Amino acid sequence: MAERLVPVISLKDFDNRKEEITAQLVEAAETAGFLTLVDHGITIEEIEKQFAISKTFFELPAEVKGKTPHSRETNNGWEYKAQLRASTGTYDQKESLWLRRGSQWPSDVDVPNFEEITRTFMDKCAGISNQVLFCLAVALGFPEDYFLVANDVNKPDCLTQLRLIHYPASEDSVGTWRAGTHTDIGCLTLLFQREGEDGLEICPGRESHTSFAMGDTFTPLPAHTGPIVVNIGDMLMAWSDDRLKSNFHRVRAKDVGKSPARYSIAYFNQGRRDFVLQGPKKKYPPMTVEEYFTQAVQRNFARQQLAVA
Ligand SMILES: O=C(O)CCC(=O)C(=O)O
Ligand SMILES: [Fe+2]
Repeated sequence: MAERLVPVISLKDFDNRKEEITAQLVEAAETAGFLTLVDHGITIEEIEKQFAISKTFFELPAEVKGKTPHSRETNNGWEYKAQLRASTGTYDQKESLWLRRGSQWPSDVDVPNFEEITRTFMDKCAGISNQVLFCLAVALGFPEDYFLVANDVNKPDCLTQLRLIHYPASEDSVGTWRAGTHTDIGCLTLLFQREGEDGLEICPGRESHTSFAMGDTFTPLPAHTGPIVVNIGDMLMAWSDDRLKSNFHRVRAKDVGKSPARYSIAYFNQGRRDFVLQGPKKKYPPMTVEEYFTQAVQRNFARQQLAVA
């Protein structure tokens, strides 16, 4: 079922297969808004290495993890069960570490080689993101490098982040969510999962990036080490005049019985703060990425009020 909904797309021999890959990516982006990438160039060993370093970090005592505390202003740093969801009115049952290239990083004293390994991993994620973004720009009628410039991680105003996530083992989780239903508000997300740590569910069928109506058919997407789950975020939905779909998803634990811990890693391409965003058909007025985020957060905040009312 999930395999039919979320196509597996190979990036093998990218330079010679760009047109074929573009057609596959666009088909998936216009429907499920989710796809799975294989032959992307990051090895299982490299992915496991990044998960291992993530686990080492999360196993540290809270006071050590708290040396890089989450800041509301920058959205970087470590948070513990602090994310309140508009959709559920409850806090996600997880902890996470948000990192930006220029942000404060855990020290090598606390987690040996954390920074070196993680920066290498982020660079690989940027390379894969650029391949996907190249194809989507061409398909939308933008210049080939349009989204690459808009998401250039070498520019100081780039908002792209890596998020290491840990959902602790739990029991009888009815009434709580590991990650409540949401869409990603950035541009394009790469998600890494580990074999056997299921829980991700997706719900296609959204018509506009400003709507909050979610359908009721969620499809589980089994976790595998290796393939990368890629999804469109609200920013890219807006940037494509709602042609590419940013769809709802969530992470659940078992209502009854034990759920093992789950680790995931998300790489969020979030654009450059000062880049001006507008779709080719100009469905929405032009705005900078910063203005877009301000509006998106305000919309979510209004929903938050509704959710807890
Ligand atoms: O952990 C996951 O699989 C999903 C994470 C997610 O959707 C997010 O952080 O936006
Ligand atoms: Fe998400």
